[in-house]
Amino acid sequence: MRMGIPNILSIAGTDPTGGAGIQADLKSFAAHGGYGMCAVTALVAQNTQGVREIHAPPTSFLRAQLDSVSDDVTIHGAKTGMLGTVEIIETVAAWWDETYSDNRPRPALVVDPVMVATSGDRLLDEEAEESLKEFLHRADLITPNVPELAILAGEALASSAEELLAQAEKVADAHQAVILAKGGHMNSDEVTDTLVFPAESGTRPEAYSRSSQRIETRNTHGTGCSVSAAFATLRAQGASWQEALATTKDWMQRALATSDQLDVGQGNGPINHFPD
Ligand SMILES: Nc1ncnc2c1ncn2[C@@H]1O[C@H](COP(=O)(O)OP(=O)(O)O)[C@@H](O)[C@H]1O
Ligand SMILES: Cc1ncc(COP(=O)(O)OP(=O)(O)O)c(N)n1
Repeated sequence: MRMGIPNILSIAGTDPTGGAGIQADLKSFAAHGGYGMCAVTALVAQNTQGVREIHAPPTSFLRAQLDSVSDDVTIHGAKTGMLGTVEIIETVAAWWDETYSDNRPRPALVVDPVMVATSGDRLLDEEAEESLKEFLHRADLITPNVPELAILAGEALASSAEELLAQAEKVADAHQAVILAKGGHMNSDEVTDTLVFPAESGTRPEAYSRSSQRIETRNTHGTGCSVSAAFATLRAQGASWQEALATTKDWMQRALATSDQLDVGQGNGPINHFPD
C-alpha cells in the first residue's frame, strides 16, 4: 500500500447543494483518505429536485485549470464525472494524452460515464455519446449504472444479472478497461455491484461481486459520483480490486443507511459521506 496521502483529481461538474458532482467527489476522496483536487467542466444550477441551468466555461479555461494542477502537483489518481459536450471531452482527452505522453507516471483513471441525473435531466449531450466512447480507452475503470451500461453496449436495458454481466463483458473488451457494473437500478431486493475484467489472450479473470440489502431511501443523489471517487482514492492507495470493491460497497451501505441524519432538500437527498 502507498505511504502518505494520495492526490486525487476530480474532473467534473458542480452541484451547489453539495450532493453530487465535484462536491460529492471531494467528500468521498476525504472519507477514504485522499487529498482532493478538482477541475470544473461545467457549473450546474441544480438541487435535490432537478437541474435548472448549465453553464460551461470556455474549454480554454478548463485546459488552464487542468494544466495548473498537472504543472505543479503529482496526480496519484483521477476520475472524470460530468463531461457534458464533445468539446469538453476532447479538451480533457488532449490534456491527458499530452500530459502523459512522456515518462511521467500515469495515474489510474476512473471514468464515471455520467449521462442522465436521477431527476431525469441530461448531463451529456446525445451527440457526445460517441466521443465519450472514444475517450474510454484511457480508463482503467469505468463505472456505469444500468442505463449507462446499456448505452455503452449499444443494447436494450439489462433486465437480469446475466444480461448485465454480458453487457459489462462486451464493454470491458471494447475499451480494455475494468467495468464496475452497478446494480442500483435493477429491480431486486439485493443490490449487487460487480467488477468485470477484459479478456486477455482469450481468458477472462473471474468477476468479483458484492451485494447488500436494498435500503429504502430517496437519498440516492450522488451515489454514482461518490463510488467512482472512492475507487480512484483506494486504487491510488494500492488497494486490490477486490479490497476496493468491498470497502466502497460497505461504506456506501452505511452512507445510505445514515443519510436520514442529514436534512438537505425536498427531493432525492444526498448520502452521508462520513457515516462513522
Ligand atoms: N437503494 C440502495 N440500497 C443500497 N445500495 C444502493 C442503493 N441504490 C444504490 N446503491 C449503491 O449505490 C451505488 C450507485 O449505484 P447506482 O444507483 O446503480 O448508480 P448511479 O448512482 O450512478 O445511478 C452502488 O454502489 C450501489 O450498489
Ligand atoms: C454535476 C453532476 N454530476 C453528476 C451527477 C449525477 O450524479 P450521480 O452520482 O449519477 O447521482 P445521481 O444524482 O444520478 O444519483 C449530477 N447530478 N450532477
